[in-house]
Amino acid sequence: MSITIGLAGKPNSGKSTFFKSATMADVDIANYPFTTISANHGVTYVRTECPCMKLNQRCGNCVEGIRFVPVEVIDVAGLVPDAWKGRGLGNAFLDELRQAKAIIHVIDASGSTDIEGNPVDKGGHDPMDDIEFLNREITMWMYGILKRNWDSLSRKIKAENLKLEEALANQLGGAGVSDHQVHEALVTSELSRNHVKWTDDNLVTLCDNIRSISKPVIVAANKIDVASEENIEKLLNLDIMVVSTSAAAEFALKSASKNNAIKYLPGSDDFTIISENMTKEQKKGIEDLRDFLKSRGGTGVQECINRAVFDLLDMVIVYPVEDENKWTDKKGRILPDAYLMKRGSTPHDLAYQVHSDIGDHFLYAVDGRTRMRMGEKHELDNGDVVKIVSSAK
Ligand SMILES: Nc1nc2c(ncn2[C@@H]2O[C@H](COP(=O)(O)OP(=O)(O)OP(=O)(O)O)[C@@H](O)[C@H]2O)c(=O)[nH]1
Repeated sequence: MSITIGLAGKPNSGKSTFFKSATMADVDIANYPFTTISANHGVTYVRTECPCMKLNQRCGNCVEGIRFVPVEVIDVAGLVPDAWKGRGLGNAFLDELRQAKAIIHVIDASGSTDIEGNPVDKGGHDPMDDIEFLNREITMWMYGILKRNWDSLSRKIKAENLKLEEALANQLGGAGVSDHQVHEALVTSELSRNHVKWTDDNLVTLCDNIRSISKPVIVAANKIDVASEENIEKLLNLDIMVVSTSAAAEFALKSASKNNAIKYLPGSDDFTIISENMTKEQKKGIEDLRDFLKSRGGTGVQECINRAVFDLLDMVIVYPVEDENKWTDKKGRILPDAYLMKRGSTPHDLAYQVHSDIGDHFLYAVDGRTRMRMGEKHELDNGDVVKIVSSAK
């Protein structure tokens, strides 16, 4: 699977409900045999329009023209204040974030739980306080890793004339940070490259920038079904990426869909009832959900996953094919594969994603829509259908 998204949140924010609803197996939307890999690792999907809508037949890999492309998601348990100092699950929590390319931070927008997740009177806690707290935990975790061996690392960089970016990224290896990200953070921090002179505050600032570059966060302002409009508005107006969600509503809809009571596609603002023998109560519950969906335009869970991938990580979905006219592979399957690629990737990068041999022997690519050759520097766009020509055997 190409990317991993971490789900973080204080206890009682609804993180597990979000995880369960996002990774609930739905045989109708994808051919993946399992969606829950282990208790806290699962597969969820990005929703997009399938390019087969431009053909006069459906590809068989989408649901009525809506394509679901898998991404991995990890439910990272144990976010508590001072996790970075080893409180609660401590580093186990943070180590799991290592693989995450982006984080969905689930917060309780209703303000009915305090910073540790203990229930308080509804609205008694300001959810804005939760947002900063995750950032600080991650920053301080990175700082802890650097600070632990700072004196010897600092001496070594000087004595062996090591490249600063490389040495810091290596030290932060456990946090899943690249040289390039450290470089960007050094530039943003405006620190002198004379690291021997850095103060602790300088190190914290650097780690804060490394965090925001390497672990971008989208906030899921959860429990909007019970949150005050004032809270929701305040959160949505923040200068960061926020999506309002009801993980509980998504879970209820997915459950009803799994039980064949309704047909619901994640990310939709409506569903169809297919079961004929629902009780009066069930019908009422289902209609309440419909009203909720209509008023909010959806539960927000799918939107949150989509925005994490498309906006936060700036990715596009592209479709390699063997036949640029029919958009099929060797076996005649239409648009069999969908790849998530970073925006700015070229056809040659896609060739490497498909197979290293194809990448090594890449000759050129053809645009499946225009049937024209794509230039070497062509930036792949969302929805591109690409025929790769290579001399690989
Ligand atoms: N009203 C409402 N309740 C929700 C929503 N999402 C979750 N809940 C409820 O909030 C409580 C906590 O949800 P969990 O998913 O267990 O929360 P968590 O953050 O995983 O908590 P821990 O497992 O303790 O880490 C449960 O009672 C859920 O049913 C929501 O969107 N709306």
